[in-house]
Order: sequence, then structure tokens, then C-alpha cells
Amino acid sequence: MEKQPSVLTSLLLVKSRLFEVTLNRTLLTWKEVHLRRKKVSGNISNRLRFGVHSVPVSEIIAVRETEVDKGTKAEGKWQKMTHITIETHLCAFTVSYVEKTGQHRWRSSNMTFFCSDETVCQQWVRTLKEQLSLLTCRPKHLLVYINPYGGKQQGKQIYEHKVAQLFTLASISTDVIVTEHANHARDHLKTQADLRKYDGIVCVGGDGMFSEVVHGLIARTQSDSGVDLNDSQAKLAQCNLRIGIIPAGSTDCICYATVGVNDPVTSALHIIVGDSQPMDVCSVHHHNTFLKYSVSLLGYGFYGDVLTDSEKNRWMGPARYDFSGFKTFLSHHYYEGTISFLPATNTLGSPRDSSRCRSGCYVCQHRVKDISPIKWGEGGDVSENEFEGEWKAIKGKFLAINAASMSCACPRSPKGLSPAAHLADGTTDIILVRKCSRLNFLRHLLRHTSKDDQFDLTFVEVYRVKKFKFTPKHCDSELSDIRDVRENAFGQICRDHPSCDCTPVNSNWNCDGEILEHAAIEVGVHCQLIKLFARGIEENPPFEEDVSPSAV
Ligand SMILES: CCCCCCCCCCCCC/C=C/[C@@H](O)[C@H](COP(=O)(O)O)NC(=O)CCCCC
Ligand SMILES: Nc1ncnc2c1ncn2[C@@H]1O[C@H](COP(=O)(O)OP(=O)(O)O)[C@@H](O)[C@H]1O
Ligand SMILES: [Ca+2]
Repeated sequence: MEKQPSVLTSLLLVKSRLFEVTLNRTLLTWKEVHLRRKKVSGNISNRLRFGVHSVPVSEIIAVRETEVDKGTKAEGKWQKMTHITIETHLCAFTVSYVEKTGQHRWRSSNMTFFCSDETVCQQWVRTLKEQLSLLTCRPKHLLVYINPYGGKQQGKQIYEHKVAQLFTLASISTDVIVTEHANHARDHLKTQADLRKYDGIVCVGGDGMFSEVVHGLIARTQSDSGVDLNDSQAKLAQCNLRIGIIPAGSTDCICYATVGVNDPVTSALHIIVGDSQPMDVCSVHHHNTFLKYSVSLLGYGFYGDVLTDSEKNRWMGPARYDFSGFKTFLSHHYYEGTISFLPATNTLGSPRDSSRCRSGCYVCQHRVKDISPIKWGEGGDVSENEFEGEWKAIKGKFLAINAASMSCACPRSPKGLSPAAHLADGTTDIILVRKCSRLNFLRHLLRHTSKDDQFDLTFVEVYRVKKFKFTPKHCDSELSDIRDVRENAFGQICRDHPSCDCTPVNSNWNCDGEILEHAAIEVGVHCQLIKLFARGIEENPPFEEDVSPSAV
């Protein structure tokens, strides 16, 4: 391979040790140099190299000149090492950069380089700043929404103590809004925010807060483009502003599945370096009325019931999901209905693949370019659509119907509900868990937390689809209030349930942590509708090469 031309090379001191520091178009490298005892020449061949450390320019956060106290240890060291006995006044500059500390976690590190020549020092600072200014993907102005109420109610503190100073270091200016009520961020984005001022939006909170921001941004983009949200067949206009998530919620699945960890500092650094990750969005309609968008999980049955129950126990914080999960597991309700779907035929992946959606994913880059206008197949057996392929319909009794548009990996389930799902391939994975024994359902749930294949069970089916529709056995139209209608052991509708041993006929859809008003829904995937400040999960995050100077 051709050697890249170097932009700058100097011998500089780092922590009283001599380093050869090189900057080319893409990398800043510093290599420790041990001078031979009888050293005279500055020729590189006369030096022994030890610690080597490289940082991509794209992962440098900032550079600044640093004050050096006269008569520092470094000055004496410089004279000793370079055998220069004339009076030297060291000057220095500090580079702040991203350090990858393992398990997808990033930290901000500083390295201060000392040199004896002020002009050289200034040249380094100028050149590094010039290089950084060429990185046009980096945001300069951000609009930040903080949910003080999500997760353990630490959103404000997390932003102030862990994120704000990093944005300042990277010269990012912010307008910060601490939300005062649910949907504050959504409505502000929809109608008020002057989006021309910003290079991105940041939400501090959980999946629900992210969902608010997504709804506000999509609604605003569609209204600016004259697209009718209620038209389930409409092709939606792409949102250009990227969204950053500072995780401060209860599940943080979207952050975890796009970054690999739910860590506020890591997410702040992904925003600073200007990462970009496209993401699919499902639109959810009920008979041509828009309900919601979903980017992670649409879950009916188990996950819908967990969410409905957990809302009563919000005071428990994230633990409410464990409590309600246990209760819902014990209740073991199944629900009847028909799921019809349009299988994804000309895409590259399958939900049973052993490969995963990772940074720079090949499958997402080679996704089918567009989705044609949504045409809804009949809810009956099988119907033919000459343009899009064949709709399929499955009628049955289900403990859970999940549509995962991404893996839905989160700390509770590190590989997620559909480990091979893709962030940006224009499809969603439907997972059907048919009525089975409690023990079998437990086996399925436990596989979310282990390495075993959660689909390799006779009562579990998985399909990769572009569109789907769910019709509950008891349609919303025939029931005045679906939340209050139950069925007795003989399959008869019962409205007097407190006195009998009956079960609810319908569940609720859990749509990224929000409860939908209707059980009958039509869903279409909009490929790469939004972009996040993320890069997808890195396969083998590079670790420090050799020994880092800080460790020497
Ligand atoms: C017996 C062991 C069972 C373990 C099963 C664990 C499976 C967990 C998978 C969770 C997938 C979560 C998908 C994402 C859902 C979120 O959108 C939603 C809202 O999040 P937030 O706004 O941050 O509160 N979270 C949930 O619905 C929680 C589901 C938890 C179920 C136990
Ligand atoms: N200031 C606020 N007061 C009450 N609710 C809010 C506020 N700001 C946002 N919300 C709502 O809080 C809900 C949960 O937020 P989220 O950040 O996802 O936390 P969690 O992960 O704990 O559910 C969301 O539905 C969001 O609309
Ligand atoms: Ca997808």
C-alpha cells in the first residue's frame, strides 16, 4: 500500500519521555523514542522505538495550547534528553481524543505534548485545528431535550455532570430544554423549534423520550413536505437532522442497539465526532388513522401486558419492568387474532442468520432502495399482490406477537429479541409465540438472556417482513372499550369480570414503550427514515496498540 504523506513530524516530550509525533491526513501517532547512550545524530535509525499510540483524526475531540510553568520537570528532562544545555522554555499543547476502553465504552483522554520551540507548538495547534475544521459531519449547534422524569430521574444530573463539559470542550453550543410534561419535546419540535439553527437534536432520557423526539421530527418534516400522516400509503420524507441519545431511561434499548452500550459519556462522544447511523421507522395506522411510529419493538401480548401493568408502578423506576414481567409471566394470557404480512423477499438477510448488523453493515447498505406505496393485503388466508409479492396470513392463539425493527438488544437482553435484525434494511422481524405451557414460555424468555437460539422452539416462528397487519379476534369496532372486555372459559364475552374467572380478550400494543389505543393495526416499514448520532455496534472495537504512553 502507498505510504500516506505526513503533514507534520516532530520530536516532542510526553510525560518527560521523548516521542516522535506524526500527523498525517487521518492519524495522529506518537511513538516513544529511546536514544542510544552515545547519541549524537537525530537520525531515526539511531533510536529504539517502544510505545506506539495512534488516534484517528476523526476521533480527536479538541486541541488547545497549554500553559507550562517555567522550570518544570519537563524542561530539565528536555535538556537532559536532547543534550541541549541552552536555556529552553517549553511550550505545550493538549489533544483531547476518544479512548476506547472496551465493551464499546468510550472515554475522553488528554495527551499533552511539550516542545522547546513556540513556533513548532503553534504550528501543531494550527494544523490540528485545520484538520478538525475539515470534518464537516461534526455538529456545532445542538438542541437538547432533557426528560427529568425518566429512568431513575437522573436525566438533568447526567447531562450536567457527564455531557455538558464534553460539548463545551468540543466547541458545541447548545440550547437546552428541560421538559415540563409528557409530549413537551414532541410538540416543541412539531411546531415551535427553529430547526434551521441546529445540526442535530439530543434527547436525554429513555426509549419513550427518544420516541417523542422522533414523532416531533417526523411530523415536522412531513408537514414541511406536505405529506399527510394519516395516509398509510404515503411515502414519508426523510429527516435530515440527526438525533443523539444520552441514555437516562429504564430500558435504553435504542441507544444500546445502536452503540453497543448505554453509557452517557460514550453517546456524547459519538455525537461530538459526528457519527451517523440511518434507521428504519415503522408507521402504525388504525384504519387510515395515524397512531404512532416505532423504531424498536411493537409487542402485543406479553410485552404489551408488561408495559400496561408497569405504568402503574412507575415509582419503582426501571425495576417496574422486572416486577410486571414476573406478574405477566404468571398470568400467562394468550390472545387470538390474525396476523397478515408481506414477507421481505429481495433483501439479503434472514432472521435466523448467524451474522449480526454491525458498523458499516453490508445488508443495510445493500437494502432494497425504496418501499412502494403500502397496499394492505386481505386479512384472510392468502392473497396475491402482483407488485409486491404474496401476503401471508396466520390465525391463532398467541402469548406474544413481537415486531422487532432492530435487534432490541438492551442490558436485560444483550443480544435482543431478534439478534439478526437490521437497523436500516427496511424490514421488521415478526416473532410469533404461540400458546404453549408456562414452562415452554419460560424457556423462550430465558433464551433472550443466553446464547441459545430463541427461535429454535416448535411454538416460535419468525418472519422478516416489510408490512404487516393485525386483526384481533374481537375487533375494536364491535367493542365499546377493548380494555375492559373479557372472555369467560367458554369463549363468551363477559363484561362483569370482577365476579368471574375471565381473561381480557385483547392485549395492548407496546409501541417503543408507549401503549397504543387500538389492537387492530396496520404497519409499514420506512427504510432509513431517520438518522442517529451513532455508528452501529463495532465488531471488534480496536484497542490501544502496544503500550499507551499513559501506561508506560
Ligand atoms: C425470565 C427472564 C426473562 C427475561 C426477558 C428479558 C427480555 C427483555 C427484552 C426487552 C426488549 C425491550 C425492547 C424495548 C422496549 C422499550 O421500548 C420499552 C420502553 O423503554 P423505556 O422507555 O426506556 O422505559 N421497554 C419495555 O417495554 C420493557 C420490557 C421489559 C420486559 C421485561
Ligand atoms: N417532564 C416530564 N414529565 C412527565 N413525563 C415526561 C416528561 N418529559 C417526558 N415525559 C414522558 O416520560 C415518559 C418516559 O420517558 P423515558 O425518558 O423514556 O423514561 P423511561 O425509560 O423511564 O420510560 C415518556 O413517555 C415521555 O413522554
Ligand atoms: Ca430493520
